[in-house]
Amino acid sequence: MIKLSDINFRYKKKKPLFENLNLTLQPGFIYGLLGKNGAGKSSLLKLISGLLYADRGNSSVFGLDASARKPEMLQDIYLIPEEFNLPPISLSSFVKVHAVFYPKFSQNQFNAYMAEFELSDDAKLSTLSYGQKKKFLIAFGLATNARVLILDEPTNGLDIPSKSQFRKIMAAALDEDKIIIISTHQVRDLENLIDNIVVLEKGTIVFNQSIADISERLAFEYNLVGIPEGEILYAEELHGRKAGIVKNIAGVDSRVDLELLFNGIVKNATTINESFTSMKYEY
Ligand SMILES: Nc1ncnc2c1ncn2[C@@H]1O[C@H](COP(=O)(O)OP(=O)(O)OP(=O)(O)O)[C@@H](O)[C@H]1O
Repeated sequence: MIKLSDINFRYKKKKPLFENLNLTLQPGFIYGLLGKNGAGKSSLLKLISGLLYADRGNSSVFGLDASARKPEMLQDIYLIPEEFNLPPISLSSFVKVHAVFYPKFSQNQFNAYMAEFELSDDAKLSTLSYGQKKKFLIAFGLATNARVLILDEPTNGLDIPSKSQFRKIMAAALDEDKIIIISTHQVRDLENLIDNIVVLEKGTIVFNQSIADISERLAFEYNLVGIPEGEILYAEELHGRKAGIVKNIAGVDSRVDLELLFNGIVKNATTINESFTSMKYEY
């Protein structure tokens, strides 16, 4: 479990980013972390992985204090950042140097992921495209078998076939011990992949629900004509029609449209959250 308790954090000479932030993430789930530019997603991921220290509060990963960055914790967490610099060495040398820090690293799994992404490990990292580097890091990160895998904008730079490979690989990699956190603006890339959505807005968690509960409580409509005003929680223009989020009163689970949901939360999280008020959640 990852537990952020009463986190307070500010960058030097800036106003506070997180004030008394609480968040619990459970193993066995893939979390989608969404938020507008500057909402605090990368900073939150760094606090979880011990790359930033909270001014107050505590971040623990499977019971270990993240800020202590002890080997027991570091070997169980792998963060693929949005931006990275890789050394000008071959892929196989990178693996040789870095795999030793991850006792559960599996060369066989790494080879399988590399084959899936059509990468060869005799290439030099410096000769790979950005998308290929990203795929290499995803293959390496998964093969570490770290219990916590954090991916910041993983599908940036991935071509269309690679995005579906990514979804397939991530879904297969999840097991009941793992927590996978994916932060992205490419919400469509997360469809049919994530189990939970956490939305950050200016350093505050404004939404935190499972896809199962969302699909039970909300419905996503692409033509709101005829739907009573009182049932509409959010509306926007889409291809000349009004699309939006409505209360799910049919009692049938709906298909969650992440883009509409995100837009609705950004515009009016309070109204969307009211649909969940009868449920109890620990943020
Ligand atoms: N190293 C830093 N020093 C000072 N301020 C920073 C630093 N890194 C981020 N910030 C500020 O913290 C806030 C949150 O930034 P963060 O990168 O966590 O947001 P984000 O949600 O990941 O954004 P994006 O979607 O644009 O990547 C922003 O206002 C940003 O300017």
